[in-house]
Amino acid sequence: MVSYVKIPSHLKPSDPQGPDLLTQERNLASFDVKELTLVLYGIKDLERYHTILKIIENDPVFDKSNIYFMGRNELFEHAIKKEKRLVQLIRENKWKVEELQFAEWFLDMPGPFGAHRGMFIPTLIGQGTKEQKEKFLVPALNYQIIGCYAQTELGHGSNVKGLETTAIYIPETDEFEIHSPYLTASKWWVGGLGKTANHAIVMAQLISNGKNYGPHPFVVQIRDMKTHLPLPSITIGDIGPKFGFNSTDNGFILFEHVRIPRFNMLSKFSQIKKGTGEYINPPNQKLSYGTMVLVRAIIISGVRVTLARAATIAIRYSAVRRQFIDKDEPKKLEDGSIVETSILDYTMQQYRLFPVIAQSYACFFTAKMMVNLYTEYTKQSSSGDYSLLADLHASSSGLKSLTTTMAVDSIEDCRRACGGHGYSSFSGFVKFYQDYLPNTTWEGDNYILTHQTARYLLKTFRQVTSHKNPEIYASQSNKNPTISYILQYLNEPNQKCTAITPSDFNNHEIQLRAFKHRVAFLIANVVDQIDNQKKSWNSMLVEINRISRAHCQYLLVQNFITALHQPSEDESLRMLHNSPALKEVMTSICNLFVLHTMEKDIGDFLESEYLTTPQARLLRIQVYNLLKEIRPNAVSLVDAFLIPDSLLCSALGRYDGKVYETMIDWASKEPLNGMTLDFNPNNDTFIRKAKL
Ligand SMILES: CCCCCCCCCC/C=C\CCCCCCCC(=O)SCCNC(=O)CCNC(=O)[C@H](O)C(C)(C)COP(=O)(O)OP(=O)(O)OC[C@H]1O[C@@H](n2cnc3c(N)ncnc32)[C@H](O)[C@@H]1OP(=O)(O)O
Ligand SMILES: Cc1cc2nc3c(=O)[nH]c(=O)nc-3n(C[C@H](O)[C@H](O)[C@H](O)COP(=O)(O)OP(=O)(O)OC[C@H]3O[C@@H](n4cnc5c(N)ncnc54)[C@H](O)[C@@H]3O)c2cc1C
Repeated sequence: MVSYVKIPSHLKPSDPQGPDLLTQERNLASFDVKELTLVLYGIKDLERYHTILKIIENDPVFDKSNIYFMGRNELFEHAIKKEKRLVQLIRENKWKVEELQFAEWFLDMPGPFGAHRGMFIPTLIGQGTKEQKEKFLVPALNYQIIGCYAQTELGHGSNVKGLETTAIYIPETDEFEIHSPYLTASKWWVGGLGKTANHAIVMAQLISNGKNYGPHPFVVQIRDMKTHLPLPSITIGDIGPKFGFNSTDNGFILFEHVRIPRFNMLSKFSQIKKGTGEYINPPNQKLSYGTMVLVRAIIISGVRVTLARAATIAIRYSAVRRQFIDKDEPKKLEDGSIVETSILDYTMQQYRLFPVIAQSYACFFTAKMMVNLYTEYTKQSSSGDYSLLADLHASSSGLKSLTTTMAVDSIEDCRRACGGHGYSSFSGFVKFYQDYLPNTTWEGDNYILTHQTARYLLKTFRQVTSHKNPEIYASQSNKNPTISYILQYLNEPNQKCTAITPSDFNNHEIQLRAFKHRVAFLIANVVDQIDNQKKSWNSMLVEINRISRAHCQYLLVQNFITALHQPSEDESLRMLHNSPALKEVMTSICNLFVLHTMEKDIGDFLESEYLTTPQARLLRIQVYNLLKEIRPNAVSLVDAFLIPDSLLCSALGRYDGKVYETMIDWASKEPLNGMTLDFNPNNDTFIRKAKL
């Protein structure tokens, strides 16, 4: 890239230790960073990581040096080139999903094929019959057809049952007629639809013999395979500029009595019989919502690296950035000279940032739980057993909501912790935040999803309490955390915390009991208000949100603590258990996650009277103690995430700490610096001409 401004060469570094600050931080670590990285990735994935990163970083098509200067059209063109090159690489290197996921992560460029890979293909895999897979999945996997997932409409997104697009079965021709009766039935927001896709999975109300069977998925060809023009009776467009995600063509589509063969209704679970139009029921009514469950689980798995990325930038920058001389504890160099304090040494900065590191590690262990649960469900459902679906739906909904909300809040906290430079695109936060933000809305608005989790919790509570002998459920409490804490609460509703010193709060048993008691207390309270005081669902929505949040926080806490203590077959966990240094630092991080989470929601713990006010003060002191304990390891803890500079795309968070040099280098490349843009105050005109 061209530099438009020549930087003077006389400048000396103002900070004599500047370049070495991160090295000094790294020397403080109490553990082996490479060992922790291995725990996070596992041997196989770490090899994959390096192989894929090398390919991506060396490919000129993926060069991101201009990325912060691109407008919408350039971004979209860049994304198209990226997609095409990615497909070539997939073919050349025979990449599978595992490799592709690394490539997509490193590329960090939401593109028009995202919904094809993330929604269209998984829906065909999950809901298509063998014949349908042959017809649609095989060409989709080969990129001969490009698909999107058209569910949301202009008028309805959250309320899937309220969708207005219809698919009416026509027995005479053995076809469905896809139709958008109202403007509000226009499919809207659909990723890849605006300019790219030639096929769509359309969620539409299935109507046969005049009866509505609810939303079902249909494969519809939407553009001509040669001309790429919309097919007759189909209107398509891009929905326009957005808060972020502008490298993707989110689109709208309207259908005017479009006919498709009966074959195109995805029929693994429910079918329409030829001629008679008879509806064959699915084994579970909600199986047509299956893609949403999968993608929610994938989103939860992705949160840990999102938090890791935000924390890496903010922690490294805070170590390099110095501001003010601390009057009580001035920082002295070896030669006795006094220098300004690194902002990472300010306790307020630690209090804002270290919990983000802890959240990332917490999400790592819960992602493992989510993957295990999803795998178990897939195994069972392949033999017709869908009994895990309710659990899976409840935990994936609530955790998607809690963890993505946590992620967007933390990205913004980290950005602000970088002061003014955090507001520059060069911080690496701006596009990152904009592109990540829809995770709180898509695949279910984060507030709506908590209703689903709460429904499940209330139902379980009622089931257990209405039984004459609730202990009958004890055998399930090992596998089902909800039953476990409900039983504990019923046995001892007035349980009290036994901590008498700050360090007592490091006791994992005390921590678990606190979270179990709090969530059961909150659920019992909501059940009482709805069942006995006859409160409406709507009037309880704030409490509904609270119990989903409390339950999912408990899951995060429980998964972290279990990972530290329980013997496991899992390769990563075994490495962790075998290294006392790693176990020690992970225990501090776990304690910080648990106690900081408690402190933030202290009202719940006080209200349930598990904690007293003096204990709340002790807890806060222990949070401060943990910040001090973690401080020497802060930079190494984020280094262990191994987020490459090419992904961070940040002047502030780069591994070598050369913040200021990069800021001015990137600023010199701002195209505005290549123009003369003068304002002539005498006649109120702007004069703009290219410099060269
Ligand atoms: C080889 C190549 C592979 C490549 C792979 C690459 C991988 C790449 C990864 C990419 C990852 C991510 C990409 C992300 C791209 C995302 C783009 C965004 C796309 C979208 O946003 S699509 C649109 C999403 N829309 C929504 O999520 C809508 C949200 N609304 C709903 O889900 C529902 O309307 C609802 C809120 C759940 C309510 O539903 P409904 O009114 O029908 O149900 P009730 O509340 O009355 O409940 C009835 C009953 O049903 C249970 N239930 C509800 N939903 C489900 C479900 N999904 N599963 C199971 N059970 C469900 C509910 O609990 C009730 O049960 P009960 O009666 O209480 O027992
Ligand atoms: C970048 C992006 C990409 C997307 N890609 C796709 C795609 O590829 N395919 C696709 O089909 N969709 C896609 N979507 C759409 C997305 O899935 C929906 O926007 C999302 O499900 C939310 O639905 P909604 O917009 O109807 O929100 P609404 O339901 O209108 O929500 C608005 C507000 O009302 C509140 N609210 C609504 N109902 C209730 C209630 N019952 N109780 C309490 N509060 C309530 C919500 O909490 C929210 O705050 C995408 C969206 C974005 C932003």
